[in-house]
Amino acid sequence: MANTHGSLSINSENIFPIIKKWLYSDHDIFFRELISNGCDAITKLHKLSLIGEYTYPEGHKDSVRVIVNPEEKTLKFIDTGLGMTAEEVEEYINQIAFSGAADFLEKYKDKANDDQIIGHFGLGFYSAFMVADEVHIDTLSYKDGAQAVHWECDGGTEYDMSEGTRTEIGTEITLFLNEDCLEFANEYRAREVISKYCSFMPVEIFLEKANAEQEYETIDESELRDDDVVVEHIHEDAKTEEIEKEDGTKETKEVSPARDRVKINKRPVSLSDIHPLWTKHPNECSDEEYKAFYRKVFQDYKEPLFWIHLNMDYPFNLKGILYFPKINTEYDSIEGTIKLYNNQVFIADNIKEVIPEFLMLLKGVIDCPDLPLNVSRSALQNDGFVKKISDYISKKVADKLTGMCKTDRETYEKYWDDISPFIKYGCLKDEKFCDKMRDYILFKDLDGKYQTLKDLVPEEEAADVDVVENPEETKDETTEEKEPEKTTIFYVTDEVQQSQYINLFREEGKTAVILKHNIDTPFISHLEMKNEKIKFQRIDADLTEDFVETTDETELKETTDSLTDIFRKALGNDKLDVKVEKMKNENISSMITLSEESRRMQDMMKMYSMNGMDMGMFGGGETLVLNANNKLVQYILEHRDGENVNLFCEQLYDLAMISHQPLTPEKMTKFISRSNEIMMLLAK
Ligand SMILES: Nc1ncnc2c1ncn2[C@@H]1O[C@H](COP(=O)(O)OP(=O)(O)OP(=O)(O)O)[C@@H](O)[C@H]1O
Repeated sequence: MANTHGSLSINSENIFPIIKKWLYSDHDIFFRELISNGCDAITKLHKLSLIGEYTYPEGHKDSVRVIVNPEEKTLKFIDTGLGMTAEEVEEYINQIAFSGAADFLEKYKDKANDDQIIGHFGLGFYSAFMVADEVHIDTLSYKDGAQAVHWECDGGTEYDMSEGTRTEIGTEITLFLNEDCLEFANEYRAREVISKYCSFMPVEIFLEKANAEQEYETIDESELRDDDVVVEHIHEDAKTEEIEKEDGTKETKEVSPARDRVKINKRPVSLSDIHPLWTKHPNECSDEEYKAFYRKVFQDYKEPLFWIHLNMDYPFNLKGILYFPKINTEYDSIEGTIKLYNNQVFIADNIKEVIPEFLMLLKGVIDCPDLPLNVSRSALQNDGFVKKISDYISKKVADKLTGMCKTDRETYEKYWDDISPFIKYGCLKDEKFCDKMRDYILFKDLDGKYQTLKDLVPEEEAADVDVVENPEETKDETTEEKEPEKTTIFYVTDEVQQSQYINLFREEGKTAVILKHNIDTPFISHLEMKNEKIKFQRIDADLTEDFVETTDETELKETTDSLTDIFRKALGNDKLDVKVEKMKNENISSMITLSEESRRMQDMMKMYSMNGMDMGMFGGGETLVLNANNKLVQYILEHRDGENVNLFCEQLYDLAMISHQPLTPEKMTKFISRSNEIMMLLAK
């Protein structure tokens, strides 16, 4: 082959500064590009051998080797792929998809600061110039009679090509690192980057350090493999020990048998797992494998709750495993990681354009070969195909959850408390997901029993509790004007604080559901919005008819007026709302109710005012309910000018308040000192 010297045909003075500056936001990505080129070349040779175009020599083993040489400041990538002929180097390397380069320049010339560009235009090989001043290629094609080629380029627009010396089929790329990038010749740094991008590439990847001292290991003869390099065979005699018996005599006992061992060159360990779990069929994977994979990939030693293995060929090719992590407390921030791969080549974490937002709370891997590997995020955003993938993943997750609820309700219930924040968040973020999950949302009641919406609203058959997609359209003429009758679902947010109300409920044989997570407030509002016939009400929002005797309106009017007057005076609050009821349970003296609407408004305000806004202005709206059947209340009414009436009033009010919400520090201090005062009175 004649030596050639030529110019890289790029329609620009010099593309390399551009590559260096803009092409990739992460400099270390050249590892991925060069290793995946090697993997591609190996896969191509495989295909050729399958169709009989090539026969592997005996003992052939596929690999990509990465050799770091900190002394010489070089990095080598050596693959056993199909190699290139001089013509191919000319075509694929010298003419680097030049239209691509030109396009690239055109498109990004004004975006010097756009570090969002993660893609490129068939320029993967040239990413080497992000870190190297000079790059060499030594390659030998699999083709009969092919000559080895040596190519070198120092990052200008010129290259040299000559006959090479390589004798094995495959390609060796040598990077002469520039001074700023010497870190990549460090073995540990290289290992870190390769693990990041190449942990699951479909070919074994070995990292070596040039001129490193040979390391050895000793194994049993029976474990010896054909590709081991034997240093020496070692026969170990049986080991014996002399022990003294009870009668004082001595006995020789064998402690380890004779063995044949072999000292071999330390076996290289691949940095890539070429058959990651997601590529297997779900039926072939054990729970232990799923857990081990989770630990390895996410370095999370808490066990995941459960996982969903996605495995589909249609309408797109997509595989992956999504794990629901265990959250320790409701205050733990939930932040997941979804790693995206293209044919086992890592693309990036958490690409929100591809992964439905709510699934970002999970941890998982998604491998989608149909996804463009090298495109910018902004391009992904407008890609209808990408949106479809996202919808599909979300649908699959809903299918898996609903399937589990139908066929393995016990397990579903077991996980419900932990996974419900994810699901509720999903319902808030994704309408379709919400519609699919609607009948599979569980509500735990006071007895720990799990119920669905359908169970809670029994008269309402499926059709009645149907989601109102568009209320305008679905209304028929007869119901047009009428507000639909609503079924109230009572709920508890704090079992300890609301225990007085819970007891009342229990006495009447009624139950309520427990909704104590932060997400529940927006979630129930969302359900009410989607479903005209249900209404959620915290159990202290109002006293339902079940707990009070029916009275006619005028009967309690006088009592109410007097008690209102007494309490307003005693508490020094002339705006206090007082309501008098004859409660069935005469032991209850006073309660506080706060309408559902006012409380939700206050909750919302609290959420928004976390950062220092004064909450005082949002308080209020509570009603003090006094029980006309209670002896103490009757006493107050009869002895309104009595000595300790003020004390009683204040104490009753605080007691009612405590079961409604925590007292402020000042009120708590007063409450305690007043309690002491009352006890002193009793002691007198
Ligand atoms: N190690 C290699 N062995 C054989 N051929 C290679 C090797 N590296 C690169 N090539 C050839 O050079 C071409 C250009 O490589 P480059 O990395 O620049 O882009 P690409 O691999 O085609 O695209 P992309 O990296 O975007 O997938 C490849 O398509 C391939 O034909």
